[in-house]
Amino acid sequence: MHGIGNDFVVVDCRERALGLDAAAIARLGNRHTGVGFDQLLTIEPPRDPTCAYRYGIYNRDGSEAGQCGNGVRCVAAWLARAGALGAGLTRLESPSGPVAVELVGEARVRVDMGVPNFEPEAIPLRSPAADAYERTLDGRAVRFGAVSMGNPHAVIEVADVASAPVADIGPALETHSDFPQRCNVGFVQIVSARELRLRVWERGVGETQACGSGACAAAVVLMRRGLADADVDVHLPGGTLRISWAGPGQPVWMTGPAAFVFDGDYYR
Ligand SMILES: N[C@@H](CCC[C@H](N)C(=O)O)C(=O)O
Repeated sequence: MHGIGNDFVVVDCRERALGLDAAAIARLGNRHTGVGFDQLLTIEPPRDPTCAYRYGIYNRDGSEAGQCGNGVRCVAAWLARAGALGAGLTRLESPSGPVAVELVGEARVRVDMGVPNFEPEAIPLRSPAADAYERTLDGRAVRFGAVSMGNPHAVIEVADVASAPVADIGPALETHSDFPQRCNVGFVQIVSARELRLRVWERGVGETQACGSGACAAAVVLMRRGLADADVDVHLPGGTLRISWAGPGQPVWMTGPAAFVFDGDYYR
């Protein structure tokens, strides 16, 4: 499946656990000798009894993630196709806590992505709390905002996203020692208060066509600084997401598509 080009292998683990370790997941994620994906998603029975299902998220390098915005829309669409999603909002359990999903069209999903957390310990980021942080990378001073959307994000404002140094600054900030669990790095251009352009260097993957939690992170970092309206369209290389946030203490809402590509069997 994919969500605006962020692609997934989705495994039905409702009755049987995945049973693959990190190395086996990374082999499956290899685009030449495996199947290939940005993330592998598992659909499992919930541990939290208030949720209908749980989903697991594994990056292409085999590492686990706490949230995946494009992935949760695909999970919702997959459950709907399996006849396992009711009407209205359904609570799903992500590794970082509950979210709520709702089908709003044939192939569109609206998601309550939870309340963004700007506290450095929650991200986690080794630093006193600030609206903007600065670190020197490759001899360059880089300013960024940081937030947890259930997974760690750094957000760098740029004048032109097309020429942003995604492949240089992305991995350097992802692996900076002040992010003890690494981080996803977004490069965001403000087109207007209602429109943003974004490219994301994802932890454990590299640059992807789109990152849903990254779109939420970029939007709330700019909204908090008064640089974006409460509803924005975030344009990523693979497509556009609508992100809405009413402000501190409120959840972030994300709306966007989810697409099926093929069903298959994998021979280990
Ligand atoms: N593509 C995702 C984010 C997946 C996890 C991320 N790489 C991490 O390690 O936190 C999205 O759409 O949010």
